[in-house]
Formats: sequence, structure tokens, C-alpha cells
Amino acid sequence: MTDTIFNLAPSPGERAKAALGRRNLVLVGLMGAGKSAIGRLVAQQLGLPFIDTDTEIERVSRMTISELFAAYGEEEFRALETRVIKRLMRSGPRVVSTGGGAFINEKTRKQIERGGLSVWLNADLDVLWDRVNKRDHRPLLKTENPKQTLKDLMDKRYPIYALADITVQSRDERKEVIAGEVLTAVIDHIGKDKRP
Ligand SMILES: Nc1ncnc2c1ncn2[C@@H]1O[C@H](COP(=O)(O)OP(=O)(O)O)[C@@H](O)[C@H]1O
Ligand SMILES: O=C(O)C1=C[C@@H](OP(=O)(O)O)[C@@H](O)[C@H](O)C1
Ligand SMILES: [Mg+2]
Repeated sequence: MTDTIFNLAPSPGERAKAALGRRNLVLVGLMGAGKSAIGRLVAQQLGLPFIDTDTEIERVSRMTISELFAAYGEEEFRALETRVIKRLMRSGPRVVSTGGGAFINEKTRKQIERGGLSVWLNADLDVLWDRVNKRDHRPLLKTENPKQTLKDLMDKRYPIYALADITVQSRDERKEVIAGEVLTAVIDHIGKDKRP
């Protein structure tokens, strides 16, 4: 009997999904914060579709992000990014992981504010560096001193990421734990919104 009652209690995923309604859950933050990896897990727990905007841009352009930067430059990439996010924010719900620069662009940020609930995956420099250092597919980090570049981007971008609806600390902890904290933060945030 107790078991039956226990099993009927909604899971954090179900509660967060109900709280989200038709809104998209949008992950923002710097390169290496875990937006793509955590977003995928969060979507699984919510039972919602998952879209990574970089993957979507690569799909529609039939080029990798590095190829796009090399052939057309960052400005053209940002224009594509804005267009993809605008389209995604028109319907929902789903989980959307953005590229690190998306939320920094004012036009894109306004679109996210209208169609989504934003979550900043905040992380310190050493955590980010450890993660991005393992791969070389990020064009903005192809500099003489990529760790310093990352630090400069943190200084510029963190005040803007801080405008997100919710902040979750991404750190040296299992991905499932961070994904669980995102769900709890969504439930808490929306609960607070509804209080008189
Ligand atoms: N909590 C975590 N623990 C260990 N590795 C992680 C964690 N979060 C992300 N990663 C790894 O760090 C790398 C960068 O993550 P990714 O999701 O691509 O970041 P972003 O999309 O924010 O740039 C990936 O290899 C990913 O698997
Ligand atoms: O920070 C940025 O401006 C960028 C981050 C990348 O995505 P991730 O944050 O998923 O690495 C990708 O969109 C592109 O290389 C530019
Ligand atoms: Mg990513």
C-alpha cells in the first residue's frame, strides 16, 4: 500500500515539466559549462525534445561551426544563431542548449526572454578550461593563449549571463547531479513566481 502511494508521487522531472508549461528551458553560459551535455540529460528527465542550437546551425548550413566561422566569419554565424533561436522560441516546450555567445546578443536574449526560461550554468575558469582543453572545435579559442581568452570572455560575459532567470553552479560533479539541480531550480523558481 505504502509502495503504491509512494510510486504515485510525481518525479522532479514531472514536476518541472508541469511547472514549465509551454515554455522552452534554455541553457546559457560559457563554453565548457556543460550546456550541451546537461541539456540532453535534463530533456530526458523532463520527457521533452532536446535541441542544441549549434547542432541545428550545423544541420541547416551543412557546415561545422569551425567551417562557418572560417568561411563567413562570426557575424554571419551570429545572424544564423539569432534566426534559429527566434524560430525555436515560437513554440515549445523543449530543452534548448545554446552556444556560449547566444545570450550575449541582445536580440537573441530578448527572444529567449519571450519564449523561454533561461538557466545559466555558471562555472569557474579551471572547470571550464579542463573541459574545453580536451577538444579543439571551438573557433573562438584558437588563440595564442586560449585560457586567457576564456578568462577575458568570462569577464565580459558573466554580468550578462547573470541576467538569466535561474543560475546553477556547474562544477566537478557528476552530470546527473547537475541535471537534477537544474530540475529542482526550475521547480523552485516557478513556485516562487506563483506565490502571492
Ligand atoms: N558535470 C560534468 N562532469 C564531467 N564532464 C562534464 C560535465 N559537464 C560537461 N562535461 C563535459 O565537458 C565537455 C564540455 O561540455 P559541453 O556540454 O560541450 O559544454 P558547452 O555546451 O557548455 O560548451 C564535454 O565533454 C562534456 O561531456
Ligand atoms: O561562446 C561562443 O561564442 C561560442 C560557443 C560555442 O558553443 P558552446 O558554448 O556550446 O561551446 C559555439 O556556439 C561557437 O563556437 C561560439
Ligand atoms: Mg555546446
